[in-house]
Amino acid sequence: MPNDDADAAWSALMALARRPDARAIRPLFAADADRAARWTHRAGDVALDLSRTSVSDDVLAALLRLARARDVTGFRDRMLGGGVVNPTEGRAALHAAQRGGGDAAVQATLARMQAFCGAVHGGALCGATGQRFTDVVNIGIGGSDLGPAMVARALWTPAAPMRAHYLANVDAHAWQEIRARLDPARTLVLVASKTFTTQETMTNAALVRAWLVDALGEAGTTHLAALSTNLPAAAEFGIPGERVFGFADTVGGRFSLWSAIGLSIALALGWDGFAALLAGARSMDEHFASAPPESNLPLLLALTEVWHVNGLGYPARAVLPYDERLARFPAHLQQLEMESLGKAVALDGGVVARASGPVVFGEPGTNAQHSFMQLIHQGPTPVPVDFILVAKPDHPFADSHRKLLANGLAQAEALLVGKSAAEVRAEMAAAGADAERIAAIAPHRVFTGDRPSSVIILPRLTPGTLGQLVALYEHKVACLGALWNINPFDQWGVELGKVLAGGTLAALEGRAVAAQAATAASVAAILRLQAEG
Ligand SMILES: O=P(O)(O)OC[C@H]1O[C@H](O)[C@H](O)[C@@H](O)[C@@H]1O
Repeated sequence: MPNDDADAAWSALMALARRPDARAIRPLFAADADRAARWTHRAGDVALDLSRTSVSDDVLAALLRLARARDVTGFRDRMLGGGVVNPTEGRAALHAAQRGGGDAAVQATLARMQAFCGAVHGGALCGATGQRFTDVVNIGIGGSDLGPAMVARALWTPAAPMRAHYLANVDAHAWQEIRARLDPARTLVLVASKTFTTQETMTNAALVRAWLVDALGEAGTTHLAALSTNLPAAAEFGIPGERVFGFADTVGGRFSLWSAIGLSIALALGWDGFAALLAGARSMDEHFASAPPESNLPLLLALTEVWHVNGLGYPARAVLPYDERLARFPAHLQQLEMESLGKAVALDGGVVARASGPVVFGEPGTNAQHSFMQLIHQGPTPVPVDFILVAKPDHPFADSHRKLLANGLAQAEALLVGKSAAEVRAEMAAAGADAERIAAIAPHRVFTGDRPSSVIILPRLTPGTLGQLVALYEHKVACLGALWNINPFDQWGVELGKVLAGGTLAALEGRAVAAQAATAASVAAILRLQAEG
């Protein structure tokens, strides 16, 4: 459907982006002593500082005009109200409802999950030999792995009730590595799959079930539970109804950690931790639903991305948590953002008129500084960065933590202020370099500056603050879907490879010849190497 207002808003935005100073950030600080404060927005425990971007007052006004023209708040209200916002699959997107609002089915599932955790932790539910469960293995991939694995990695401490292990890859090296740490008699196994048909997960589930039965006999199968929307398939796999935790197909995989898919989190951290995670996310939902656009954190994060991707043509973004516990947070966002927004077809079936979801990648700081940050500082195309800092650590080593935070803030500052050729030359001269060396080396040591970053500061990493952080990014993704007129809740792009894998498997088993020439050649090369023994 033509949207003249949106076209006009896009034109106005792109006109601002064509101004020669559109990328400049330093002059915005020079012109406004209050910029850092004025561009820092808060919701609950999250402080989002957008001052180190070239979003100025007039750019923000143009972005907010676009948000109005694209009716982002209408989309938000339809999503939170249970409307069909995923039209290609004819579904609502009800992940926020899983966080324990008023929905009776959600409350019933949460109550069952809580009772199960209580029984496992209290020893009422034990393994086949009567021993208590000390370890839980979550078998799942994509959204049935990344969210729970990220949260458990972030919040687990040695005082937690159980250890959690995440088996995703069909590469059985992964299972071998995890298996070495486990005693089958004390291991609970969750088969986590929305569809209960995913090849990798079902293959791993069969391996792990065989391991349980080998060690414990048929009684070993009582260690299995299932998290799925496909109750018949879970039953067919041999998991009785009382150990199947369902959820609705209106919860997308990458948004599913809040549903039964989060059971490994609750088992590993304890129910109170999981409940606090949900409550944190709920508080971000409330902010998203009610804060005005100009102070609405998810919307502001989305609009900043539009400026970077569409206005300035930056095709990637890095996520750098300066907190080792958030090591898997970039991986979670990779799926959340790229599976949601990596689309070139608009909702009306036409071609998306402009760039959409950027490449998202990241690593914890400071490690990232010693690997890919070179490109972000001096590569030809700026890469906006999200820095995530946590003010107070949960360890007693204050000096280490100060160094960690100092590095994070220094990276953001280096990207912003840069270092001019004149500065480099003066510095080299002061250090005694001769004119010839200065001329040769100085260009290599220049930093352009004016490279954007967003800085998010949390007071502490807790279930509550992590819940807020994850929900912030989820709602940012929803806003971008509305702004770009794409469906952020489907993922048709993962299908073709899955289907073709059936044919390549037949070729590798020697049952067929691959039709595509390069695939056939690769299969032949692998079969030759395997035959050499
Ligand atoms: O939970 P499952 O049905 O096993 O799906 C696991 C994952 O695989 C799919 O291919 C999708 O790309 C993901 O969105 C999903 O999370």
